[in-house]
Amino acid sequence: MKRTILTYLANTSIRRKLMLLIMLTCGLVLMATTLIFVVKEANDIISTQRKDLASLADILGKNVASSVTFNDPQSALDTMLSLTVKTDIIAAYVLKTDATIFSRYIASNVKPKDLPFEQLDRNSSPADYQKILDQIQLNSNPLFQLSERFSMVAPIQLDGQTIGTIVLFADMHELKSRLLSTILSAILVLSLAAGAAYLLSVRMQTIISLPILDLLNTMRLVSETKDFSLRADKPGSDEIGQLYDGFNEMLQEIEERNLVLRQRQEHLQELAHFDTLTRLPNRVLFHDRLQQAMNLALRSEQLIAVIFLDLDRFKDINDTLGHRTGDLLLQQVASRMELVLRDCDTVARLGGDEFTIFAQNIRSQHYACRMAQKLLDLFEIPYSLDGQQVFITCSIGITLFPDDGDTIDTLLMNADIAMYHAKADGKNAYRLYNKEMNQQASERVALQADLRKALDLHQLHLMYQPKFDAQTGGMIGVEALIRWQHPERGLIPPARFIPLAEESGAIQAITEWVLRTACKQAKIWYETSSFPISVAVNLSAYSLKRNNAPIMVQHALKETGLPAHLLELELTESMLIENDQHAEETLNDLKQLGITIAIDDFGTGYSSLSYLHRFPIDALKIDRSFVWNMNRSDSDLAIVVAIIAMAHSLKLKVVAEGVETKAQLAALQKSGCEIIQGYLLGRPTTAEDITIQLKRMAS
Ligand SMILES: Nc1nc2c(ncn2[C@@H]2O[C@H](COP(=O)(O)O[C@H]3[C@@H](O)[C@H](n4cnc5c(=O)[nH]c(N)nc54)O[C@@H]3COP(=O)(O)O)[C@@H](O)[C@H]2O)c(=O)[nH]1
Repeated sequence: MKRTILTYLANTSIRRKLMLLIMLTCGLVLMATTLIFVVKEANDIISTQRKDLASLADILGKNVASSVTFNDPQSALDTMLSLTVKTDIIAAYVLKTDATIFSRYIASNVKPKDLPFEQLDRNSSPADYQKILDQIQLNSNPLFQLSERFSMVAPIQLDGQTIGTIVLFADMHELKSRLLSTILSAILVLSLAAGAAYLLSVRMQTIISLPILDLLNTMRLVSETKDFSLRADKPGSDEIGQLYDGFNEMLQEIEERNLVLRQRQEHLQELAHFDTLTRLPNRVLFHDRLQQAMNLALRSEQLIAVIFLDLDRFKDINDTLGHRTGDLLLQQVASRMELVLRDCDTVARLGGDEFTIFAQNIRSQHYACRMAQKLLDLFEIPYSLDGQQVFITCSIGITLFPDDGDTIDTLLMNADIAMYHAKADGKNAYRLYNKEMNQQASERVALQADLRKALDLHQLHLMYQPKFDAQTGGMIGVEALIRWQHPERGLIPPARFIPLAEESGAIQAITEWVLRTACKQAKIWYETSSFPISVAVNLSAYSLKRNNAPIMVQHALKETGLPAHLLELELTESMLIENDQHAEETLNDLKQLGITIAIDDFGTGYSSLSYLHRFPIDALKIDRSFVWNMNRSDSDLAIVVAIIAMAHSLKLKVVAEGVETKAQLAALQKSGCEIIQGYLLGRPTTAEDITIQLKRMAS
């Protein structure tokens, strides 16, 4: 029961609770007040009746005293007959001192048998009368006054002597009806007061419940709308007001936390979709946007151009000018690209120096090419990086959706392949993707995979092409030339696989192997032949850039024991120009080891010859294109003569490569060229064959 009440109270509304509280309090107070009032009123009525009866008994006692003295019952009755006017008196008895009846008065409307003395008969003794009198006296105690009759017993005295007793019986009906009307009035007042209390409680409870309900409504609104900027209007500064303050402070805190969370989410969103360096969309966002554009283009039958842009020689900038400058360059490239692209185009940075662009609603291939040209033009103006003017170019590949592919991966791969072709064709160019490129690309990927295993599988070997003294005709050295004997594809020339090795990084291991093998072979010739010949090894641009060429050479010399002056390194002009400062340091380090350095393919690359006296160079190898044409073109002859003269003035030796005819040999000899290399005097051959030639020279 108690639990049910407690559960009801816990679950009932605060309005009802407050009303119950007020009603209960008011009800208890009213009931207690009414009860006190009724009890007091009843007591007043009874005590008034008692007093009245006591004084009536006293008067009657005095009036009948003489009648008792003179033993005149009739006179006593006459006196008592005056009671007929008092309707509430139903009987009066004058008793003698032994309690027997001296005289009696019984109202006409009363049955005598209902009165206690009348139940005695003639044979009753005075003791019986005394017993009834005692009983009446006992019942006249106020506690028993609410019975049918009310009685009063008083002594009859004369000169201080008790000569008898007077007993009065009064009817209680009138008294009871007075009491009843008092109780009814009290109940009426109680009901009215309860009604008033109810009405009052309905209004009073709102003082507490309304602000709480308002707060509850605001809470619900906040919870439904998730609008934490809402505030509850504080009704006052009592405890409920403080509750409002607490609630509003909590909302304020949630709002501030939400703001921080939103900012963090936006930041994360930004990180997830934008490149932090350039602020361009990243791969994820690019994919997303391109997919949407592809869906739209399919419905509207439009073309999309997907462009892959890669900076040429960006790694050199990073290596020589530092990563900070590289980052600056990427930022500036990104800004320039955004300037030339339309709002509906997207440019993204995939990472490193690779950018992708897609342009929607392309009318034709021609339009995509114009766009690529615009991008190439962006690189004509030098970039100003930390006060330095830097020239850089880029290579671009273009592919079209849906003509060339229908998935993002295919399109990006195609654009990458086309870009690779632009690079392979000399860089600073754009190429449109075609299906043949794909085949070449897959072949390239397959070759690269095979190349990684070629060394371990002993598929690589060296050939040696002899170099001859132009005047004596004696062999003075050899150039080590790598060959790849592919198990399925046959002999693969270095011109085909060296660029792949450079691209994949495999060139590092290959160069180490070539150096070691060539030095080892040269050491054998050095020890076995009476003619000391040098060995020339081609150094790739990659090895020069990696700055580990001096260490590699030092290891090879140490490992094989070849005297350093018998090792020559051949480098191309472009390798030196592109790396300038860095190349100068590396060449100086190499030179310190005691080796010689030759510039390969001289005359094809750069017009500036200033680098010649800055670098520690020993020889120039005139490019075979000049040698081939020197007997047919005066200008080529003039170039060859000029190169030889310049080299001599710089105290450099001159090697002529690609000498195929006697006429070329004669012209070179006449021009003062010291060393001859070419098919005329010796093709690339095996080490054994060189050994035989050396032996032949000795005999
Ligand atoms: N980084 C490395 N590069 C290397 C290595 N081995 C070779 N190479 C480079 O590959 C390019 C092609 O070389 P290859 O196919 O070996 O051709 C060489 C000669 O066979 C060819 N040659 C020599 N004489 C003649 C001639 O009279 N006619 C003619 N048509 N060709 C001739 O020239 C190539 C050597 O040229 P060069 O190096 O400029 O002296 C080539 O660029 C090699 O450098 C290697 O191990 N590492």
